[in-house]
Amino acid sequence: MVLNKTENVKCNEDIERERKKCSFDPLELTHLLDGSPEKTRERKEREHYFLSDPELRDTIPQDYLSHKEKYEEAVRKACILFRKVTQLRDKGGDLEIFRQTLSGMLGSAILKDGNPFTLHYVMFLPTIVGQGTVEQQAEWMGKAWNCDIIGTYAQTELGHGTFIRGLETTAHYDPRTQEFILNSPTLTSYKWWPGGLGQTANYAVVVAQLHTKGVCHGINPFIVQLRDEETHKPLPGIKIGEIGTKLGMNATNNGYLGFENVRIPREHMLMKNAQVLEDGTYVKSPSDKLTYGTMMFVRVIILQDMAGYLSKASTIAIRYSAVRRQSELKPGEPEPQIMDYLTQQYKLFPNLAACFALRFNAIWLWNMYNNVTAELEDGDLDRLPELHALSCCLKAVCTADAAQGVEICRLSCGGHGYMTCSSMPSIYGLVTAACTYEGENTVMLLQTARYLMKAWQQAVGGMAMTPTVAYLKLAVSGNNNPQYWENSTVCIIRAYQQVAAGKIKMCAENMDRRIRGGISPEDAWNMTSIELAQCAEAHARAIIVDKFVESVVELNVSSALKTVLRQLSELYAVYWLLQKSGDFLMYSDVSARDIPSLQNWLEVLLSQIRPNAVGVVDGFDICDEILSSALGSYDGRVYERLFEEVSKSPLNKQSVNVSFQKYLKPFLKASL
Ligand SMILES: Cc1cc2nc3c(=O)[nH]c(=O)nc-3n(C[C@H](O)[C@H](O)[C@H](O)COP(=O)(O)OP(=O)(O)OC[C@H]3O[C@@H](n4cnc5c(N)ncnc54)[C@H](O)[C@@H]3O)c2cc1C
Repeated sequence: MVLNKTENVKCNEDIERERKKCSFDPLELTHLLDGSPEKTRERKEREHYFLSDPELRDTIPQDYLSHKEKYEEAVRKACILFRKVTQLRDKGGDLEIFRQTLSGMLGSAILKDGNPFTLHYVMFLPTIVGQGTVEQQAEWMGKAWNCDIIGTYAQTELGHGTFIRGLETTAHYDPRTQEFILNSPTLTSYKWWPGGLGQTANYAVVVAQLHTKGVCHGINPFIVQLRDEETHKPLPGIKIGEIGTKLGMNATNNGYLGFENVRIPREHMLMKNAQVLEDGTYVKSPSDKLTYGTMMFVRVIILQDMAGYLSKASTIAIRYSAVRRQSELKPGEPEPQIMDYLTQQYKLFPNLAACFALRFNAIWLWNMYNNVTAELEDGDLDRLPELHALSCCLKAVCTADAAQGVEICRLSCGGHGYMTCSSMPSIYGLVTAACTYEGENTVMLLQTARYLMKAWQQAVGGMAMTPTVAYLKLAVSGNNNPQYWENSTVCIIRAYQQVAAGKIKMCAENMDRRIRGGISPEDAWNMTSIELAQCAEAHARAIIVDKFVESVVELNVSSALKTVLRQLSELYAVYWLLQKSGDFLMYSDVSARDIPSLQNWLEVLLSQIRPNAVGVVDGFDICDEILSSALGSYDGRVYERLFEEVSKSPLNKQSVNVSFQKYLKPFLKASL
């Protein structure tokens, strides 16, 4: 049964006591997070449908498998998983099933170390939709949707990931045969990283430099068949393999790919934007930015995933901190639950708050993405740069905070957090990867900074500003003078905007000063880039805090739940203010004499959240099968589960290991 709450197992007494202390109904939170009681019911049914299938369970913990076995097991499970997904879809299920099983909590519970099919759904299919013509969609979507073919997205090369204009794979158009000829002219031009590329996919969207009529027109996407549809053997001219073990995600089958005179029909170039006509004439895309669509979509999904993974890590760490007792607060008194140490609360609760910050911002960005995409369909590109800038900085800040947050949660579990059966290492592996893929985080921040520099010039020029940078107008107009400070979210949001505006202004001035001093704009950019990345981070933090506070205010929930969520939103805002206090002292209404009262506010919030912490993570409603952690299960039977887990180690199957006779005994008896 998926719902552990109904299991007839006695819970740890401390965790039971925590549940009795809770001032709100965790079920109300669950319904809020799912969207409605009906949606909660649907989610639970889906979880039960997948997790109760014995075929999708691990017989041996994955960590005890070899790299090859892990992959083969992942493909086995992925095939069962997507057969089931297709059945649900055909019964009228919505796209949420795909999100849940691919990148969401359910997917990462079944395929803990990554899914070799993810790229097919997350990048291959969306790229065809986003960049294929109607005819191309008609040809490819059916096959891909029905899994007659499995695709991946091959952009990054050994030599270039970030700088996509520097990609070296070539696609030369031959008007005689109306084909493109693909080549990998150098070692560094080999594709490197695409998920599922190694042994899984038989097709790929390949990004290559397009040459026609002797001119290079830059990078374009092409659909390329990699393997025979029957034998799965690589097609002639395709050099393909897997890139080996990584920090995490070891079952995603990331691969390499090279081309030697591989011919593909002209129609395999995805031509919704740029086109090559039969005679080789190149027709330019109306906007370079149109190709950003798929990447922005994926970044929005990443935000949702980060919220999920951090919720998982927080659930494990908070339940464990309720069960674990250690040391003494007062001599002679019983050992306290480690959650009673303020330093432990300081590790746990800001991350608990961040789960909501990320989640509410993901919803907000998702709505904006849908609105802007609808405007794009009508040819209106006005808000695309703003969306692009937001998706970049939010992706960077949310993935970095989630990775740091998961690591803090792991550390908060002491030694047991280091065990793979805590699930913390695998969660960290999934989260930290997102700091690099879909745009390396520093590079993302610098892209937002470029937009912010333009926005600053617009604000200085008195032009109309889009909503998310409207705060710059205040900084320009001089209405940004110090005001009376009080510990309120109104003041805090204003202070975050003052910091962002102050940092943006400083970057613009430093750039300007350097350029006026005779330094080239490019060098001035590089010389200012530490501050530029920081101003983009400040902009993201101003947005995150604003949207978090605003979302909580607008919620239609009981006052008991609203109080807890308000405390969490305030904690998030105060925590990051104190983390960045130098910036706030420099640029905002906060003065040095306000810091002690802000610190006090933070401490009060920690103590207010303390009695509800277990209730909040219960409200996340992440079932034990998904948590997959000896430390975080609902019943709090931490020590029993740790012992159950060690019994699964193959080393414990024999009382004396063969290495004793082979090496250890001769070594011990050698009288060295
Ligand atoms: C788990 C995982 C899965 C992936 N899956 C795929 C996939 O399916 N398909 C695919 O095509 N790719 C994939 N990638 C590749 C990924 O997109 C790239 O690794 C990423 O874009 C970063 O590029 P890079 O590796 O070339 O890093 P680099 O760009 O070389 O970055 C190295 C360092 O240089 C810095 N740097 C680079 N450029 C600048 C700049 N302009 N200004 C300042 N600093 C700079 C960076 O900040 C970083 O610190 C995956 C990567 C990972 C880790």
